[in-house]
Order: sequence, then structure tokens, then C-alpha cells
Amino acid sequence: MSKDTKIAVLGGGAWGTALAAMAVNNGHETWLYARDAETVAAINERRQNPRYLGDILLPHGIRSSTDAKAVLEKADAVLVVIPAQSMRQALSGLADLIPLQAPIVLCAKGIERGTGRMMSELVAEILPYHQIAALSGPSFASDVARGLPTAVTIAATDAAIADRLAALLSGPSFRCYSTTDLMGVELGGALKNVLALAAGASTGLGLGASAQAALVTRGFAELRRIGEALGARPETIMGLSGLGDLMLTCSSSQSRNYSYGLALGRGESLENRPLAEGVATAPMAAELCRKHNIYAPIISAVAALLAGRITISDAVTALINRPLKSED
Ligand SMILES: NC(=O)C1=CN([C@@H]2O[C@H](COP(=O)(O)OP(=O)(O)OC[C@H]3O[C@@H](n4cnc5c(N)ncnc54)[C@H](O)[C@@H]3O)[C@@H](O)[C@H]2O)C=CC1
Ligand SMILES: O=C(CO)COP(=O)(O)O
Repeated sequence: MSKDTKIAVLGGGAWGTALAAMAVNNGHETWLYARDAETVAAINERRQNPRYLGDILLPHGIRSSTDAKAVLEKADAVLVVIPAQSMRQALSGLADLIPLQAPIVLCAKGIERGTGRMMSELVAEILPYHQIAALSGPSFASDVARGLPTAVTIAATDAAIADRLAALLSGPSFRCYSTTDLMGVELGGALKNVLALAAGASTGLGLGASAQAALVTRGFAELRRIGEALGARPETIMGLSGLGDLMLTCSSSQSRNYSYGLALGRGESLENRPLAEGVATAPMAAELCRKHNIYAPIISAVAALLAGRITISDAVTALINRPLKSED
């Protein structure tokens, strides 16, 4: 892959648009597929995506279209930026249009509801002959769309593919590290959203900065345990897609997951909120821990709270009053 390849981005939301801006800034021919004609027109005619990115002015050159065939034709790499719970349905409809030689770069952070599949497992069922990679790390769409410095990790089981994609997608303000630890990268992205719900709820309840730091640290211990049980590498969990994204998402109300947790903690309405992937991922993460016998009380509490099995004050009481144990 050279620097003037064609990048196709599927998904015209906040992150898809931001990644298209990154790709065009890095000198690639960049096409963005969005379902919504108004979004396509706003990107092509005004260089904005007001629905998802407010008044941020995008760089020149993104070609947006509702025609997936035109977007995907002769693409050298395909960034899939569709929410985790829509991934199966969306990609099944587009599978025949994706060139076989184009690696698929999964940019969603979640676990599929019902099946418990990681995104790469789900996509391997739909596109069994494609190379699959994942891009994840601390990266708010609005920062990337503005061209602010950002670093992420790109994972593929084939090291050469991960390295090539990292070189392709790195540019003046976007730095990609590469790894073959696909499971580690996907776990970090999916689980930090669940932990951000807990961090937001803690702040929303007014539990204070000390509780917040304890929650994030002990949440990270759960992420470490899950990573270890599922064969992820410790350095991935300690890296950008693990600890890095956990820190970002658990500390900023720019995060939609953290904000959802804030609303939960404050007792506000949870209707009509922006996408918070952690809500659908939490029960799947709790199930994963049950299946592998992994101790993850915070993730379990978030899942129970969202399912209405416990109240938020029960969750806090239960977490603080568990039997004492060594810090591991
Ligand atoms: N927004 C952010 O800062 C970041 C988001 N992500 C992840 O990226 C994924 C997407 O998030 P956002 O773009 O922020 O969400 P969003 O809510 O801003 O946009 C989602 C987009 O997907 C489209 N979509 C939904 N179902 C579709 C389907 N069946 N076919 C085609 N398009 C479909 C929607 O029309 C919308 O344009 C999530 O998994 C999120 O966790 C990852 C890093 C940063
Ligand atoms: O993944 C993100 C930052 O890395 C975005 O987080 P939210 O989906 O919670 O907004």
C-alpha cells in the first residue's frame, strides 16, 4: 500500500467522519459512505457534519456518498465505523461490494449483544476471506476531526498487515502503533466503555474524586484479569487501547459513555441519548466473566444496574462492603 491509496470509510457518524478527515489529511483519496443524504450533502457541500460534529470544518477532499458501491469500488483499505450492534446487519448488506484485497479495519468498540462476539469474530463470519484489523485507542472524534494530535493502536494477527496499516494511516497529527494482539485491543475498547458508565455514575452521584480514582483503578484490575484469561498481552492492556482509552473515557464528559453514567447517577432521563456502546456491551462483558470464572465486580454491578436488578445505591454499598482481599 502506498500513500496515495483509496480509503473507504463506512459510517457517517462522528467517528467515521473524523477518520475520513484524518485519511484525507494524510493525502489519501478518501470516500465516506453514509446512509443519510442530508449528512452526505453537508459533508460534500459545506465540509461539515452538523448532526454529529457540530460546526467543525472538515478538510477539503472527503467524497461522501450514499452509494456504497462507488465508495467501495477499488478501495485499498476499508474502515468500518458502524456501531457494534448494527455491525452484523450493515456489513452483511455490503459484503459483496468489498474488494477482496482490501483489509477491513474495525473501528467500533463493543461486543455483540446476544452472541457475545468480539467485532473481529463477527466480521470473520461475514467476510471470511478478508484480512481483519482493529483500530482503537484514546481518540475523541471531535479532536481527530480538528486535526489535534492523537495516538492509537492498530491490531491484526498478521504483523505485516498491522504494520502496513499503521504506516498508511499515520500522518502529521495521527500516530498509529501496531500489534498482533487483536484480542487485547478489542477488549480494551469494548470494556473501557462499560467502566466509563461506572465512572460517570460515581461522579453523577457526587461520590467524589477519591471514589472515582478507586473505581478506575479497580476497573483496570478487572480489565487486566479479563485480558489475562483471554490471552491478551499485558502490554496491550497497559497501552493506548487499554489504560490509555480507559483514562480518557473515564475522565471526560466528552465521552458519551461517561455522560450516560453521569445521567444515571443524577437520576436523569436516559431516553434519546447519543450512542453509548457500553450499555449493550455490559451484559455481554458480565456474561464473558461468568463463563471464564473471572472476578469482575464493577462490570457485574454495571450490568445488574442497567438491567434494573439492583439500584445504584445497592451497587455502591455492595462494592464497598465486599469481603476484604489482597490487591491483585
Ligand atoms: N465518537 C468517538 O469519539 C469514537 C467512537 N468510536 C466508536 O465508533 C463506533 C461508531 O461511533 P460514532 O461514529 O461515534 O457513532 P455515531 O452515533 O456518531 O454514528 C453512528 C453512525 O453509524 C451509522 N449507522 C448505524 N447503523 C448503520 C447501518 N446499519 N448501516 C450504515 N450506517 C449505519 C449511523 O447512521 C451514524 O451515521 C462506536 O463503536 C464507537 O464506540 C471509537 C472511537 C472514538
Ligand atoms: O472511544 C472513545 C474515545 O476513545 C469515545 O468514547 P465515547 O463513545 O464514550 O464517546
